[in-house]
Amino acid sequence: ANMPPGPWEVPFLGRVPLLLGTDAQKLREKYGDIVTMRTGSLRCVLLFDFKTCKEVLGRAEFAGRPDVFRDITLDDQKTGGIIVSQGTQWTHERRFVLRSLRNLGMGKSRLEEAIMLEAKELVDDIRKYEGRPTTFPNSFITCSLNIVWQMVAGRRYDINSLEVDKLYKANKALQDTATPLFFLPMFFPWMRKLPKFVRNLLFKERLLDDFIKYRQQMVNETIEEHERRDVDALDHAEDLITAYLQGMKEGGPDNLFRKGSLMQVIADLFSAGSDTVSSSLKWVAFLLARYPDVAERLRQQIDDVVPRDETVSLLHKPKLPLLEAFITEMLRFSSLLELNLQHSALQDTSILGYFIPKDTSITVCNYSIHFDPQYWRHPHEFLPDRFLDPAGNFVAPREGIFAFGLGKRQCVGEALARMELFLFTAALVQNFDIRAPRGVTLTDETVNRMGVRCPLDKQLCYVPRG
Ligand code: HEM
Repeated sequence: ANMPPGPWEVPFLGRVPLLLGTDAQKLREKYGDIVTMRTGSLRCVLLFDFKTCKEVLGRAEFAGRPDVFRDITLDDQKTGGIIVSQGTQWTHERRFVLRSLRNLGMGKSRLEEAIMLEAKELVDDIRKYEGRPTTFPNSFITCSLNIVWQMVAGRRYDINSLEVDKLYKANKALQDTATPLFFLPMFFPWMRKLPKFVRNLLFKERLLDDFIKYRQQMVNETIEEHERRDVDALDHAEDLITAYLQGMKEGGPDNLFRKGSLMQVIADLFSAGSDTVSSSLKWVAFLLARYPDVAERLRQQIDDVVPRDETVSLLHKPKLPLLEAFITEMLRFSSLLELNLQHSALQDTSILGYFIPKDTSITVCNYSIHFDPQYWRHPHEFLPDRFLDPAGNFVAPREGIFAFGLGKRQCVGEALARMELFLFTAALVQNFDIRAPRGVTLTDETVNRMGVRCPLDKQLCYVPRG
């Protein structure tokens, strides 16, 4: 009673889970700024209005995550990690990760040097294509992964690493094949009891198994390699895993540093830190090719400020307002996580006067916020200039942006991601003229890859600048 309005449901089954922001937006148009819908036994409330979303995600009672997330955790106790956990273990891991990222240089010059090194590797790798049409290069993934991996595990991968390639292929196979059917066992747990061949056929479970296996292998090897070292003799600040292992040794009987939780923290940072930035780089390359006039203005501004034989650094930021505006507009226009990660109500509560029972899943529709005409003029046009004042200075948006989430579970890697996006984008603009292949017209078509909204894999030419 008194739950928000919503569409009709098939008794017992509910509705097919939502994957696309555009589908959620259609519900908003019909039922308003707060909508309820159910899949299996999971009741979900969708939120669309920026101000309500900001207020709700700032409340502690909405800092939970639905149980369905814990299906694929690497933690034997199923309570660990940072993205999928909640309660005491989540508070512990979130504080630990934030502290570690800060200690390891998030927002500081040491990290900037590491990103600039990866940017150079990225440029050298892309040069190899000599301007021939190519799909988004794998080095987008490796360079993003290498930044977070140096902080987490103290090592980087070769830009053409076979290990990363193996994981990338398993991830891609999963993403290319996943349909809404794939998610059904999360909502109908009894489906897990179907015979294995039926699950493989219907839900492509084998691909998920492969992906989990590679991920687990990589996490295990990394932890074992750290355990072989004498962690007591190492500096706390060496990397995040070292600091965690020291925490495991130091604590008493109630110690929340646990190996199972560490495994899931590593897996969470691995995917949260690499998939997001590398998918954003796909958007950067695509938008530079799709809007050559914007690309040309960016190049001009960079060339005016930074000599061609010098690499762009964060010190140049105040003099490159168009680059900041381009990245901010990319974050809005791409709406990478078109539906934000689901939260869960930790107790019976209310939103806008509607009753919200405990365990209701709460989904903010980032896509609707980013294309909301209340906040954005011509929302479906890509206009970096909307973030420039008449004197050409960058003006950060105060409202209408939810790219990194807000509130209690706001992205912990935002500062790191922003540094990476600035330096990687600058390197791409400075070194390449990115264009559509001859005779090809680029469109704004997108594809949703396991919750991540990407431009359709398109061939682009990365023509080296003379
Ligand atoms: C363009 C890049 C990125 C985008 C767009 C992005 C976006 C997001 C969003 C929307 C959330 C969900 C917030 C919520 O639940 O309300 C999130 C959570 C998270 N992000 Fe990011 N992120 C990015 C990069 C990164 C990086 C580089 C890291 C690595 C340090 C990272 C680590 C995390 C973690 C650990 C969480 C879970 C926080 C929690 O549940 O308490 N992200 N991110």
